[in-house]
Amino acid sequence: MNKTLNYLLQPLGIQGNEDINITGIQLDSRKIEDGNLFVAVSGYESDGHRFIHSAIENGAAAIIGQKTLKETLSVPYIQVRDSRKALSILANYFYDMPHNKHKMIGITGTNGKTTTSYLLHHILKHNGKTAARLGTVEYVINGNMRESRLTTPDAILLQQMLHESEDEYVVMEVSSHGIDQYRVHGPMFDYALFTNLSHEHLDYHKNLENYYQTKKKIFRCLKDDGRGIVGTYGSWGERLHEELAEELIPSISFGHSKGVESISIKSYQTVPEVNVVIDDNGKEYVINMKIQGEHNVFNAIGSYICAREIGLSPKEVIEALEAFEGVPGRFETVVIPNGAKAFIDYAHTPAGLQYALKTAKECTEQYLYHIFGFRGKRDCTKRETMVKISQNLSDYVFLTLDDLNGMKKEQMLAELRELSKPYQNIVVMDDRTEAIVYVLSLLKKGDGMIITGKGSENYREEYRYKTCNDRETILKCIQGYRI
Ligand SMILES: CC(=O)N[C@H]1[C@@H](OP(=O)(O)OP(=O)(O)OC[C@H]2O[C@@H](n3ccc(=O)[nH]c3=O)[C@H](O)[C@@H]2O)O[C@H](CO)[C@@H](O)[C@@H]1O[C@H](C)C(=O)N[C@@H](C)C(=O)N[C@H](CCC(=O)O)C(=O)O
Ligand SMILES: Nc1ncnc2c1ncn2[C@@H]1O[C@H](COP(=O)(O)OP(=O)(O)OP(=O)(O)O)[C@@H](O)[C@H]1O
Repeated sequence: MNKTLNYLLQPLGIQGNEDINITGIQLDSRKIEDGNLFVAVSGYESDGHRFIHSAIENGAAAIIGQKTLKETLSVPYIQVRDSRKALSILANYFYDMPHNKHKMIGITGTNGKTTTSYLLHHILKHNGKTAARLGTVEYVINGNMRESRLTTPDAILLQQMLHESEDEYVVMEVSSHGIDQYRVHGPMFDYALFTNLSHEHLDYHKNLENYYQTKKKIFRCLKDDGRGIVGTYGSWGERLHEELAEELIPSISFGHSKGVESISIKSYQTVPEVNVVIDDNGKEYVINMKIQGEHNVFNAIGSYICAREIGLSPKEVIEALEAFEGVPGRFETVVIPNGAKAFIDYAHTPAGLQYALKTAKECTEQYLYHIFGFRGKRDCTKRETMVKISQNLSDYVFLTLDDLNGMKKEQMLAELRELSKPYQNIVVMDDRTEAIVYVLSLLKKGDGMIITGKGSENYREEYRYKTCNDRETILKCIQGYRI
């Protein structure tokens, strides 16, 4: 796929004087191939402008950057105000504005993006539609799975996948990092769905107001006839819905406690499975699902409303919701032979943890054991609150390691010990797999064990037992394998 440099510069309002053939766009000098356009970004770890020479050595035909260079390069250098924003526009143009050939659904919010995207993807597929799904767990394009490295891929990979996709619908998770870094940009979504907002990523956004304002920008990415779908079961959602109305951005709310929507929740039960009674424009329907938890009531109704907006009937949506088997690592249950239960969940925010533990408690007749840790080099301001929630809702807490992301193990363990100090029911165990095996040995009939933080993800640290993830550790232990 080739484009001329002049063609690509048009949407940036720049008139080039040399027409050069561009064979691809790259953010990373190490990936440059002959004839590529290198976009130099000033990043959080390093500065892409430092790699301009190596990009040229590797074959870059032109460079875009935002800094004034002192020297003259052997290839054209085009200076823009914001390289990331320019990249987004360039990638979109290079791949022929591929969002126009799909119905695009973007899902944002602190918690529930993955679950809602799986729900919607499933509803669409169940009703004979083709749909791509892009998010934290994986990217699925034309029915084929690809490894996901970022919840929202960078602008180049995103546009390339949208171009390759022959799917009628694209359901994608949109992270706040993705919005802030212009991985998504411009009118590209037919539907933008906001799940909720709570304490997370303050290492990046500094405060909740900035985080909120970033999330809100997804609604500027709606196509002309696009619309928003906003979860109003939290105060940030209520505010967002009001502000969108003031700004004349069409949006529908869901999950409001007062049931003011044309499709609203009348009542619900959260365990042993989610059962929801809804009112859809004056008609009552019951949805009996196979997943658990109050949070999934909201995820289900959000996806129900989006599917109804798309044009599916209540029956089509309900049948699909009732057949939904759940999301890997999101409140996954393993029944232990002695009648205890283990739950694996991806909760890594205070609000997510609250929902996950509440659900685990409701599913547990006797003692609830909670095993979790914290990611290194991520928002550490949420840790104390999460420990408080854990010791409040569980009977016994085992703090252990999660991904260190380069942080020193001893430093994390010291922090865990400090966090556990005020509480009697918290133990720190260095090794995640040992903590799981130990708690499994304590479980009696009616007890529950919930492990949070990693969900279905594979371990990134070396642990004593050579298993790949929390589920495998549990399964190997209860099946009596030597692990
Ligand atoms: C903090 C953050 O978001 N960083 C993202 C950012 O990287 P950066 O600005 O730090 O890049 P950098 O390392 O400083 O390098 C600057 C530039 O130099 C280039 N470079 C670097 C070295 C070299 O030899 N040659 C070269 O050209 C790099 O390719 C880059 O373009 O831009 C990169 C390109 O798009 C992203 O890959 C990278 O995501 C990192 C890997 C990351 O972990 N991000 C996480 C926090 C993230 O985005 N998470 C959200 C989900 C959050 C959630 O809801 O849980 C996500 O969407 O995944
Ligand atoms: N609607 C919700 N409200 C609050 N918590 C939720 C909600 N949905 C899911 N959770 C909790 O958050 C965890 C992560 O859910 P999910 O993966 O769907 O969210 P996410 O927004 O995609 O998170 P991430 O971007 O980090 O992958 C779940 O395991 C559950 O504990």
